[in-house]
Amino acid sequence: MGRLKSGKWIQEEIIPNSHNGEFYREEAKFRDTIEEGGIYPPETGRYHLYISLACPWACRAYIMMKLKKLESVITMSIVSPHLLENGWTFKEDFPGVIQDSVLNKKYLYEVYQESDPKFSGRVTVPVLFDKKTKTIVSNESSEIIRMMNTSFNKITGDSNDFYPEALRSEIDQVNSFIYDNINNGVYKTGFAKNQDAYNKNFNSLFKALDKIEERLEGKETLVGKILTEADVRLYTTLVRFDPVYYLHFKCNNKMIREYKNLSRYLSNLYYNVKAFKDTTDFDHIKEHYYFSHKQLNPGQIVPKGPEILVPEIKIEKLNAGPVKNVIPPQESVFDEVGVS
Ligand SMILES: N[C@@H](CCC(=O)N[C@@H](CS)C(=O)NCC(=O)O)C(=O)O
Repeated sequence: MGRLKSGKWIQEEIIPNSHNGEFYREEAKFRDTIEEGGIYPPETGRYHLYISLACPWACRAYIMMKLKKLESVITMSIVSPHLLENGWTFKEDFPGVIQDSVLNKKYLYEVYQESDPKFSGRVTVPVLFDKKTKTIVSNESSEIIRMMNTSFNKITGDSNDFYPEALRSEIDQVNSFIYDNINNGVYKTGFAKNQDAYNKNFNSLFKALDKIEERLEGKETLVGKILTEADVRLYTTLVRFDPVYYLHFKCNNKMIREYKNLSRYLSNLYYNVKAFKDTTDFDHIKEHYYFSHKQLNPGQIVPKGPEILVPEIKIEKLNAGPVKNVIPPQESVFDEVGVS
């Protein structure tokens, strides 16, 4: 692992950034927007998305790309799951890597250098890149998924809305609670450098999971009765929890499968909404975390289990039915987003 400092790649400690033993995530530095009339207007074939299939933040964007039918509009590269001394690379050392077809680089940090030769900061995925100006539009997943939700609607003709006006304040509240305690909470627990930092974040994580468990009683989605970006954001953490975070990040109070509602919710999204299952690659996920974080796992041994990655909860057992059935027909987005 490493970072760019004034445009130069510096190798550094594998678990970065802590205050009093507590991990903190650096703010993303590229924060532009694709919008009509802006410096980055919506156009077919102009933008490229760099992702890791292992990364929960990057996979938010990958899910949204599928939900919004953007695969023929935005091109994509997939990095190797191994995040080692050169950061993310396009090395074909694992099945599923997709080369950098835009700049032909070996390392993701070179994409950052291309955009800003003096860049200082972490080299993270996802990256939304503009081929025309050869600059990074955004490396902040929460903002990339918002752009995907609306900016290309005229091009694709797809107006499904995963951040509808009427639900925005509730979505924002849910997002912020889940980000701090769950999405980032698993990292703060796993990357804690002392017992106090670990205890504190472990407790907040499991308290938050209990709260969401309650919220999901009789519900298929987090906000309203439709699938929203809040579900996309929670899903990418939940699906990694049992195979990785429980063991690797010591988030071992309970597995997701031990929660009645969370496990039903996860199973429903994974098995019933194509965009979720199709963007979830457990080989990349397990390989990345266990092989890359040598400080947590010096032998780089990738555990074989769990045998069942996402327990399938039969639809007949659900209180409220599968996602697509709880949406009144006039509000349904699922037929159009290709859910089968
Ligand atoms: N705020 C960013 C966070 C992205 C992020 O931290 N990605 C991780 C992968 S899971 C990364 O690329 N880390 C590499 C590093 O920090 O060097 C977002 O949500 O887009």
